[in-house]
Amino acid sequence: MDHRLSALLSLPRAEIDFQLSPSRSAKDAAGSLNTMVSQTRQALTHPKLKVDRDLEYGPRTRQKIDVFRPDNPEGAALPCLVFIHGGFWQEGDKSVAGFAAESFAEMGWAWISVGYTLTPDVTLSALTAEVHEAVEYISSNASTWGIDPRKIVLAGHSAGAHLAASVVTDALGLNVAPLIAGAVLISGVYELAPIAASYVNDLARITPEEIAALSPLRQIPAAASNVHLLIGADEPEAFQIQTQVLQITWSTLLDNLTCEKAAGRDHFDVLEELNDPASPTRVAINNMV
Ligand SMILES: N[C@@H](CC(=O)c1ccccc1NC=O)C(=O)O
Repeated sequence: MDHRLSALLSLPRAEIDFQLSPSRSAKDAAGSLNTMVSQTRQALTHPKLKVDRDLEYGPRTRQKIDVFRPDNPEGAALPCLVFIHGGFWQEGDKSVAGFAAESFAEMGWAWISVGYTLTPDVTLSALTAEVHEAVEYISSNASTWGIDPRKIVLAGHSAGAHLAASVVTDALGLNVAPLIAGAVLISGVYELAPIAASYVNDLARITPEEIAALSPLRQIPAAASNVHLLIGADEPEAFQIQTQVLQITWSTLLDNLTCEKAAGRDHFDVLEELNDPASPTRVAINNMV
């Protein structure tokens, strides 16, 4: 483990718990999340968007996706951003996860938000399998929604970025990495040991075996992957370090790795970068398809 990450393990428990509670240092976490809920609700009922809601990709109640797409009469198949929400695998749902669907529709992209079962109702391994199944389901059904299966970009925030990174490394050996054109990893966690040593594990219950098998930093990303990292400059050090170490480690393994550190952004309002057509992150996403 990189020394910057192992240093997190020797922090006092209260300090690591504080840093891994980004709502406690963000400007207005509740406000940011409320805004995302309203943006999502607005997209779900937007007159200019076609929405297929609650499509089931697996047997559990939360295994559903929402597909948003712009009106595209006889147009070419659309590129699509697939978004995995955060919440340390134990909170949140896809009601926050359509926050940039309208903005992406304006540039001719479809958007899919992914629901998944939370811990401790399932293990982190089972949760990861759900997300990999969602990627397979989206890839094989893309053309029925007018989406080009070769132009699927997978994005995730925080714990969702961990899940998206697990697709890039094919953590479960399901060969899902080739199904995506690129991955956007936002404020994620890529080494699980410091997370398992915090309050997060009261519910996430990550085992030592899962730390080894499901930490993206302990695996190899598929060589041809396009990856973009995004982090807010105002996020806690425990998140900064995760992104820094992933950037350093994967830059030697991948040809197409880019990174945006957004000034003045915290763990939650950093997602507004996806709503800004001029942000380096939006430019990187466009370059992936
Ligand atoms: N319990 C955490 C919540 C949290 O970390 C979080 C909440 C919503 C979306 C992403 C989050 N972080 C990682 O997944 C906190 O206190 O900030």
